[in-house]
Amino acid sequence: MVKVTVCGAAGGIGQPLSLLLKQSEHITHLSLYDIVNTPGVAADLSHINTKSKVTGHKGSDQLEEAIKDSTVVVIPAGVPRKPGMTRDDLFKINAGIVRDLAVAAAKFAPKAFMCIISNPVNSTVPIVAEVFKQFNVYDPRRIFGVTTLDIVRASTFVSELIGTCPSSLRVPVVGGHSGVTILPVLSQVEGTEKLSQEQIKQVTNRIQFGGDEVVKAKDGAGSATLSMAFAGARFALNIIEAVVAKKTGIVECTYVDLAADVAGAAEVKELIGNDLGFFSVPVELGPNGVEKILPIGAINNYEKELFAAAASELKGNIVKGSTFITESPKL
Ligand SMILES: NC(=O)c1ccc[n+]([C@@H]2O[C@H](COP(=O)([O-])OP(=O)(O)OC[C@H]3O[C@@H](n4cnc5c(N)ncnc54)[C@H](O)[C@@H]3O)[C@@H](O)[C@H]2O)c1
Ligand SMILES: O=C(O)C[C@H](O)C(=O)O
Repeated sequence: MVKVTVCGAAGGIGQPLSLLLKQSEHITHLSLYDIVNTPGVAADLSHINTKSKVTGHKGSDQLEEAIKDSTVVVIPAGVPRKPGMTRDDLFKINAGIVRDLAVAAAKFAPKAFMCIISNPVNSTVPIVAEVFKQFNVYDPRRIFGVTTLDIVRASTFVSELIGTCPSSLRVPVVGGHSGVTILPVLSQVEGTEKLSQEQIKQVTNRIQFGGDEVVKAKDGAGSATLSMAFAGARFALNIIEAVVAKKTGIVECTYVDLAADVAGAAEVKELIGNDLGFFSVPVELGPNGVEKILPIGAINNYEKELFAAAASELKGNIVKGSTFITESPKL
């Protein structure tokens, strides 16, 4: 059985993400959880003639059956930004939502691969990690912050400038998932040597603040949903390819706990320092999730400045997420 549960399945991301997951022939059960509207979304998707059974679960009374024994749990639940807000402004509402979903996963699907989309990702992933630690089921190789949209955007924006095919251009984007914590490593991308330093700065800024571009354009109606569904499905399906289909050599940049006792973590810590517990890094996926953390590789002086500018915000975000659990009464 390959059960994938989407938490927040009736939302702007949740619905198109579930549609994309419904197309996978590896998934046998697509479980849709939300506090509203999942019966309708599930009925609709269930008419699509692909392999997976679709079930809808609404409200916290149905969370256990929704999440129980999931192979993969994808979490795009919570509120999105409006113009003028930072992702951190969402913490007040989303931290508690993500905590409660993590508690259910820790109890009823402790081996699930957890893909966290809800913002602020820099803090929500440490929340999930601390919840799993409290339930003694923590495996840092199985908990991922989904930063794939940053990579998708970087491929698009850089391709526009250097005239390459966006779907095959790979741009490493490391760090976190908010503004200056998003660190594109453009010096490693062939073709960017044609760009002036001014162009590099502009496209770096566009990648870092791509989310704001969408929030502004949607003018109060939310943030990126369709591009996020595309990115989230790519990430979740890559996990499934690695775990279920045992495909090797799949690499994605994703926000993980560098405490993961896997090859490569120490090398990354040498570059970024020891006090950043979580960082998005290129990860080779395998049957247990994080198989290997790949080196970030050489970065130039401009990128070193970006890394330095990211550190304090990212560290603050991580501590805020972790202490939300560790400094509250035991779950
Ligand atoms: N990681 C990324 O790159 C990225 C990209 C875009 C958006 N996001 C984030 O994803 C989240 C969702 O965005 P959206 O546009 O889909 O929002 P949305 O409001 O359209 O949908 C969110 C859904 O979550 C549901 N929900 C609320 N509380 C819940 C709970 N306790 N349990 C289960 N479901 C619950 C809502 O009912 C709603 O259906 C936001 O936090 C947004 O900032 C992250
Ligand atoms: O910008 C947002 O708030 C949503 C998301 O994190 C994004 O990058 O589009």
